[in-house]
Amino acid sequence: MSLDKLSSEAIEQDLSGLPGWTLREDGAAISRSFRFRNFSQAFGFMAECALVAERMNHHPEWFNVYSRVDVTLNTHDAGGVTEKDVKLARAMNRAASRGD
Ligand SMILES: C[C@H](O)[C@H](O)[C@H]1CNC2=NC(N)=NC(=O)C2=N1
Repeated sequence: MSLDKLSSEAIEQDLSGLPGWTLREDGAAISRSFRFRNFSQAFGFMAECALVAERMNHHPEWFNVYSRVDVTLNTHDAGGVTEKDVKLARAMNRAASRGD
């Protein structure tokens, strides 16, 4: 997978298929805030995503308080958003919808 930074146009294109995700105003990351029914659901989501991230060797920056998980994704090695961020965001949306 290419580790090249995506153009903002390419990111916007990818975001159109990623409900809830937005491009940070500096254009260097994508983020989404997830809401769950309770802490157990939120933590279960994080546990599932942690295993995906480890398999991808691509890790989120995230914050959790109770039923909320705020996620920011970018590729440190590229200094911006790459296909790896889009792939992990897609996996996170799938994990979050599994709990619905
Ligand atoms: C050494 C290790 O493979 C690298 O630091 C990996 C780990 N996880 C990573 N996660 C993210 N989000 N960006 C990276 O560039 C990255 N690089």
